[in-house]
Amino acid sequence: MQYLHTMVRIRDIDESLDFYCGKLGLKEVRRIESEKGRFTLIFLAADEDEQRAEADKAPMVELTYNWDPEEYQGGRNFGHLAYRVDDIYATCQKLMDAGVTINRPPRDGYMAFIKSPDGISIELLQKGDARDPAEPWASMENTGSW
Ligand SMILES: C[C@@H](O)C(=O)SC[C@H](NC(=O)CC[C@H](N)C(=O)O)C(=O)NCC(=O)O
Ligand code: NI
Repeated sequence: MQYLHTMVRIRDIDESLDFYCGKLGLKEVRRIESEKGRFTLIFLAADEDEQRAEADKAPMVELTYNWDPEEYQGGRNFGHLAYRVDDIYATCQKLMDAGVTINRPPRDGYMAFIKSPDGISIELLQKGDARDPAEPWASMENTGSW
């Protein structure tokens, strides 16, 4: 068995692509429009996974946009999407400069959390060992749960 993707439903394509691609740096690998089903599917891969994802050999996020507006409630059982980054501080700084709230700052030099425009939680983990504590991260308020 092979893990293929995680699907999340989105409210707005432009808003979501600005966040996932423009800010988080994911790459659009495939898009499926269904006139019959009245929905659009957009498959996104992390930049390091892009080539393998094109051959369905790397996990992706599948954004589902229903053309007819729906309210997406609940979903507390869904946790988060997780990505490994080369430099947690540089990544969070770039996201913060682009207007993304760092809900859980990388005070430990290792883990940070942000949220998508639809409130999907995204975990960012430092590749390898934790970075040394550094400002402003060490003293930033943590609006996340831990
Ligand atoms: C392409 C493959 O990866 C899919 O996931 S298609 C699955 C299919 N998706 C839809 O019908 C999208 C529109 C639908 N209104 C929805 O919001 O899901 C499907 O069976 N979806 C049901 C589900 O629970 O995922
Ligand atoms: Ni799917």
